[in-house]
Amino acid sequence: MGLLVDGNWQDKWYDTSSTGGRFKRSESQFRNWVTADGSAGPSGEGGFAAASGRYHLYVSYACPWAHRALVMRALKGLQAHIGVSVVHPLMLENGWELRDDFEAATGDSLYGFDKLYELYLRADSHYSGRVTVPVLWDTQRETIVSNESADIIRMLNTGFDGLDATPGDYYPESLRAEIDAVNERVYDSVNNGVYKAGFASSQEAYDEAVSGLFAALDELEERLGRQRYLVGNTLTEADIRLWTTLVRFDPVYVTHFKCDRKRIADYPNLLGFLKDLYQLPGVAQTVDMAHIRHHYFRSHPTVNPHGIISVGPRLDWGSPHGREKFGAREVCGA
Ligand SMILES: N[C@@H](CCC(=O)N[C@@H](CS)C(=O)NCC(=O)O)C(=O)O
Repeated sequence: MGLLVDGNWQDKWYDTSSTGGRFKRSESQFRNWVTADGSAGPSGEGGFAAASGRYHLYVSYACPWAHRALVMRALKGLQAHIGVSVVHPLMLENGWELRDDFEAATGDSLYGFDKLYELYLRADSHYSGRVTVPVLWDTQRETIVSNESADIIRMLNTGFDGLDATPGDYYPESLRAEIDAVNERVYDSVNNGVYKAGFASSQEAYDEAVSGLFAALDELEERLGRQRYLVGNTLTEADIRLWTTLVRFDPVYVTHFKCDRKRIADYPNLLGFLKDLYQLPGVAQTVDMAHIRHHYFRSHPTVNPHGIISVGPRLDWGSPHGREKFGAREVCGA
C-alpha cells in the first residue's frame, strides 16, 4: 500500500492521525470522459471518442469500485469492445501488482508492466496521489481517461451506444434527481461507510461509521420492502453502486471491517435484492470470491496482522429471490 509523490513510489498506509482516526478517501484525479463523438464530457478534456478496442479497463476483482465498471460493461454487452486486465488480489508494499500468479489475475497485456503505478507514470511521469483501480486507459493516446468509477460507469452507460451496446439507460434523465439522492446516501454511509469502520484507528471514528452504516442499511431494507429496486421498479446505476458493497458484506466486511451488528442475510429485502442483481445475465461472472477474500484479509496488515482468511459464510445467491412480487423489472430505453 502506498502512493506516488511527484512520480516516486512511497510505501505508506493511510494517514488517519490528523483526522481523529477517521479514514478519508482521496478524490480521483483523471476525470476525462469517453463520449460518442469525442467532445468533452462534464469534466476534463475532449478527444476521447468511443471506438471498439480503443479503451481498456484495469480492475481488481476485489475492489467494489472497479466492480461497478465490470457490472456496467456486462449489462451493456461491451465485453468485445473494452478489454480488461485484472490485478493480483494482494495489495502490499508495491500497491496493486499486475502479476498473473493467481487464478484469473491476467498480468498486463498492453505493456507488460508489473505494477499498476507504472501505468500511472506512463500517463503522467510526475503524478502525485494514490494508485487506484479502476483505470480506464486509452490505448491510442496512451493515457488514463478516468480513474473515477462513478464517471466510468456513466461513460459505459451511454458513451458506446453507437457501437452495438445492449440497449438500456441506467442513468435516465427523468430519474436523475432521485438516483443522485440515493447515491449520495449510499456512497457516504454504505460504500465508504464500511471502509470508514474498517480503517478507523479510534473507537470514536469506528462508532460513528458503524452507526451511520447500519442506520442506512435499515433504511434501505425498508425502501426495498416497498419496491423492487432503489428507484421504483427501474434498474439504475444506484442499484449497481449499492450491490457491489452488499456482495462483499457477509463474506468480508462483517468480520474483517467489524461491521457485525447484522449480516445482509439478516435483511430479507436486501438479500433478495442482492440475489436479483446477481442473477442478471453476465453479472455472476463478475464476482470472484477468491480475489475478494484474499485481497481484504491479506492486504491490510494493520487490520489483520497474521493475514488469516476467515472461514466465511456459505453463500447461496443463485436461489430464488422472490423480488418479482413487486412487479417486473424495468430498464429505461430497453
Ligand atoms: N473514487 C475511486 C476510488 C477507487 C479506490 O479507492 N480503489 C481502491 C481499491 S478498492 C484502491 O485502488 N486503493 C488503492 C489505494 O488507495 O492506494 C473510484 O470510485 O474509482
